[in-house]
Amino acid sequence: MKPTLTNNHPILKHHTNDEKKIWFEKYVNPLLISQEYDLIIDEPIPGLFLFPFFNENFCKEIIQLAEELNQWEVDRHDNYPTTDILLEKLDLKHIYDETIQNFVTPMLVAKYNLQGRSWYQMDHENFIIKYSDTAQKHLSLHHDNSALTINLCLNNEFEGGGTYFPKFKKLLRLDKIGYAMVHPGNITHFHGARPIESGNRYIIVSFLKTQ
Ligand SMILES: O=C(O)CCC(=O)C(=O)O
Ligand SMILES: [Fe+2]
Repeated sequence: MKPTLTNNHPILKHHTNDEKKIWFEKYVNPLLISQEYDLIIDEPIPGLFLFPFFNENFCKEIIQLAEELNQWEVDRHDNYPTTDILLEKLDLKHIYDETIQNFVTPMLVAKYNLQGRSWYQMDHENFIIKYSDTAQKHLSLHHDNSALTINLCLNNEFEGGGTYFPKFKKLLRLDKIGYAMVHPGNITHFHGARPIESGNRYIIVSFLKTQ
């Protein structure tokens, strides 16, 4: 689905194979592309991996794009709905899926010792979430409808916020733009989003689902 956007965003140039290659080199962390995971990954709580995923340009451009479209939805999920836009609406689903498949899935297979082919054929539900002190400020504690969840930090111009994992008594307040954390979705890593106190907080969440 093509959005009706006024600007010619460079982030939307990803349709031919040559454009895709340039897009990956332009926005994705080169050490993720070269599979040098063990140099860049931290594990701040057991089973949760933190890694630099995209650069700041990607994060800035996708926030601009989402705000330009400005079609935030508030009721996509029956339980624990977020204020969000699906990446298909921004014409970014395909390239984001490929980025995860090419560069993140191999890391997940290695770090979690995942077995079998199904991990390479996951569906991804990718959406950009906005929290603000004038609209949705928090997300109550929950499990995700996913095997694994990736949560990418897009900005840091806000106070409060962060993802809280009560079992580990840990607030992960990602404020490094372009860093992502990945955690198991629906059994071990119960979590919620602490309220925003000021500003807007933008993240991209991907629910990775095995078929
Ligand atoms: O805002 C966050 O850090 C968490 C978001 C989340 O848990 C979700 O979208 O399922
Ligand atoms: Fe969640």
